[in-house]
Amino acid sequence: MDRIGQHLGNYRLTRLLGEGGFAEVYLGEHTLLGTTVAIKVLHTQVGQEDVMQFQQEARLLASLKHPHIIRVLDFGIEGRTPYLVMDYAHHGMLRTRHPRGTLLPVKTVVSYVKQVTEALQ
Ligand SMILES: Nc1ncnc2c1ncn2[C@@H]1O[C@H](COP(=O)(O)OP(=O)(O)OP(=O)(O)O)[C@@H](O)[C@H]1O
Repeated sequence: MDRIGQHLGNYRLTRLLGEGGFAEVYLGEHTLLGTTVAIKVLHTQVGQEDVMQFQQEARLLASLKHPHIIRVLDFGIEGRTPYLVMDYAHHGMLRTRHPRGTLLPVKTVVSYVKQVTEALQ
């Protein structure tokens, strides 16, 4: 579903960044502050009974603070559609930077793995 131009809370969706198995991710702009974020709009629809669970999971994600983890800044439910507001990753995804089959120097791989493991500690 194309949501470009729509508003979710204080954010206006300006461009589709990508789509995964569970959600569409849009570039968003805060209508008052002008800040740029990534907004993950989930495909799933939530009922009244799911709101608490979604809220708990969003709280857990928002509590993860590490330079190597994308921050969750906000979340909301528009109608029955849940969404998460996150930091926008300006440099894109590793998967686009290094398409499948690309051979990387061991030094680069070690550097990536180190950053991930630091975030998992
Ligand atoms: N914070 C972000 N900043 C910039 N682009 C993002 C961000 N999050 C997601 N994207 C883009 O949106 C796409 C879809 O992201 P999403 O997290 O929904 O799924 P995925 O990680 O690709 O796959 P899945 O969650 O289905 O395993 C990504 O591939 C990426 O291009």
